[in-house]
Amino acid sequence: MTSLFLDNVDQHLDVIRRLSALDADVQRMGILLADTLQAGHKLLLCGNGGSAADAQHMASELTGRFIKDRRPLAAIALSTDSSALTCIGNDYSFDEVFARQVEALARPGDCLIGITTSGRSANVLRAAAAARRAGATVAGLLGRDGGAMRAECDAAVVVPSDVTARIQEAHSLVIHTLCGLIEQRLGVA
Ligand SMILES: O=C(CO)[C@@H](O)[C@H](O)[C@H](O)[C@H](O)COP(=O)(O)O
Ligand SMILES: [Zn+2]
Repeated sequence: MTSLFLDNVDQHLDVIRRLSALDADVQRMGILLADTLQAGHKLLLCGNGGSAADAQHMASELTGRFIKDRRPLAAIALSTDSSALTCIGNDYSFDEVFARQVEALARPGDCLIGITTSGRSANVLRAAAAARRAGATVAGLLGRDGGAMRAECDAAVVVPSDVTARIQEAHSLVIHTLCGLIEQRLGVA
């Protein structure tokens, strides 16, 4: 009898092993994020569904704690304010829910982290464009071929898989690594 769980474990391990090839991309993104925070700027994160959860997870590692006690670091997930999401979604469009928050909050030197497994979510793409207009940089945690988001990013990690769940699992590992790199580079780990 086949086991869905064992199949998923195999798929997961295969994707995770292939992440080794992305070491330089992860390092580059870690440096971008750490230098953004070191310079007194902030991180804005966004994504849909499971990636919304990833965005708030990463923000909490930074404002709260990851490994060591240290000063809180400036990071905010744009997917957590249900009033903003419903107001902007209702009065403008769902494609604008992150872009309008970016327009309101992003300042030159900040960094938008867009998390999208397809690289094609319109609201994340619009947030990236809004970040550029604000003078912020753009980092992307992506999957598949990176989609249209890849070209919008100063730093991108594109997980080599076509399965949304496996890409999200890999994003969790990358997110924890980025938090570790940030703490290392800021001299707090
Ligand atoms: O968590 C899952 C599937 O594992 C879903 O909630 C998934 O995140 C949603 O379908 C998202 O809308 C997918 O968006 P994206 O990753 O393509 O930007
Ligand atoms: Zn999921």
